Amino acid sequence: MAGLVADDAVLELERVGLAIGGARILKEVSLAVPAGELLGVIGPNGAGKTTLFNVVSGVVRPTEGRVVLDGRDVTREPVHRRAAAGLGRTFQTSSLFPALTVLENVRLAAQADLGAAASVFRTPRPTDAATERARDALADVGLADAGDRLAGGLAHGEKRKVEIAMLIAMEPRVILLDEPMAGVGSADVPALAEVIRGLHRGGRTVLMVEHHLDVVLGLADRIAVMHHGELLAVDTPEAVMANPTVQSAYLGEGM
Ligand SMILES: Nc1ncnc2c1ncn2[C@@H]1O[C@H](COP(=O)(O)OP(=O)(O)OP(=O)(O)O)[C@@H](O)[C@H]1O
Repeated sequence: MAGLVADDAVLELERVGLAIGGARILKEVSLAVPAGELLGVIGPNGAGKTTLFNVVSGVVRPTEGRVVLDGRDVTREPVHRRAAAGLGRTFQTSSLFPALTVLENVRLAAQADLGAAASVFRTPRPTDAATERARDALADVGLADAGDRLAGGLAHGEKRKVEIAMLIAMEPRVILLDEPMAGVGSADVPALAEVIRGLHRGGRTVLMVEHHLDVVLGLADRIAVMHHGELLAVDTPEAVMANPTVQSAYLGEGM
């Protein structure tokens, strides 16, 4: 298992636990993610994968342990502070503004990072820097020509790509992808997997919860296996799939 302290770790979890009522949702999860790694997070339904992402991104505060981002303890920091510190996340449901164009959506993300937060009353004036970042990010996900389309009219797989472009435009240190393939038609899965591979090739650190095992095993450097709130194993895809404890955890539960 990964050690508690790694010199090149951009994200570390140290004995993270979460108890809600009498239930222990996460139990002593320790993990160090080195810069540039793509870590797949798998496990049966209810294993605690989304909760783990919630703890990392600050949506939920753990009852035990520490979350360390770039060497800084962020355990008590709220979501927006962690985002500002370089933590980017997609959710299982779409977070796009459907009535805005693709470029406008991505530009808002760039502007947020560049310090011009949108308000309910006023959309900040687009700057050249934000527009350039948004165009670059759209090119990165293969949607350079889609900038003028309305986000609401996109196919599901395209929406996922735009969400990833929004993350890229915010230049995060660590990216959390929560089931990026959810709801995406099987014909669109390979193209989306390529976009995620591209994120990784660009040197970004990515954690990805994904039920499509073939996809995650094909993309990840290492796989973390969750089961009943515990981290069963963290290893290469081959070693994890050959691990008897992992195999028995999945038996009868489905993947
Ligand atoms: N706020 C909460 N209060 C009580 N129980 C919770 C809460 N949040 C999560 N749980 C429970 O914690 C467990 C882990 O849930 P979580 O959604 O993290 O699992 P998961 O591995 O992401 O599952 P799935 O693959 O189905 O999305 C589940 O049993 C869930 O019911």
